[in-house]
Amino acid sequence: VFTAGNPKWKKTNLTYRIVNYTRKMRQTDVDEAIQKALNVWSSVTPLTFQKIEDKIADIMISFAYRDHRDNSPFDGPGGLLAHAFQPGEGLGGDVHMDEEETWTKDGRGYNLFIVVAHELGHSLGLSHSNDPGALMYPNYAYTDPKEFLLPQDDIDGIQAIYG
Ligand SMILES: O=C1CC=C(NS(=O)(=O)c2ccc(-c3ccccc3)cc2)CC1=O
Ligand SMILES: [Ca+2]
Ligand SMILES: [Zn+2]
Ligand SMILES: [Zn+2]
Repeated sequence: VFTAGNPKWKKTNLTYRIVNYTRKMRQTDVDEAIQKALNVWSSVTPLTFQKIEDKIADIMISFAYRDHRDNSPFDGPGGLLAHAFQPGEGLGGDVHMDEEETWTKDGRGYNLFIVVAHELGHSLGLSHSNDPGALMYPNYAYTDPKEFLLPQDDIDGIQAIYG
């Protein structure tokens, strides 16, 4: 879904679009979770994110079902949760969530804010961290969004790219 190499966005004013919504959450809760996840990264870099409602945004965020034509089909409940593409044209930067997961704004199922924040790390050019406390660690771990603070490992990682 995303390969090595150190791609980065050549501009700091990025656009994003929430292409569709999951039936599992209220739309305002989805908007809020995504806005909060974007703020995690914009608060420690010169990056800005402008929400657009139609046409093509740099970061297209969508909920997808099974085979959704990017050679990385989802697999139903459990297993794969989401994936993101490294910075670039077209699919580059895009974030896909598996529609069949239990997406929530709390600790049940998978917390949308945390997963989107992790995937956006990939959309911005970060790969996985081996620091178990990092947001970019490969395994999902729930943190109350109200208490979430971006770990230093992730701050170092993103500032190494967008300083
Ligand atoms: O590129 C990929 C594609 C699929 C992956 N596996 S996953 O979909 O089960 C997944 C696992 C954990 C996370 C995650 C890690 C830390 C915080 C939040 C989510 C996100 C996706 C992990 C991944 O990074
Ligand atoms: Ca799945
Ligand atoms: Zn996909
Ligand atoms: Zn990941």
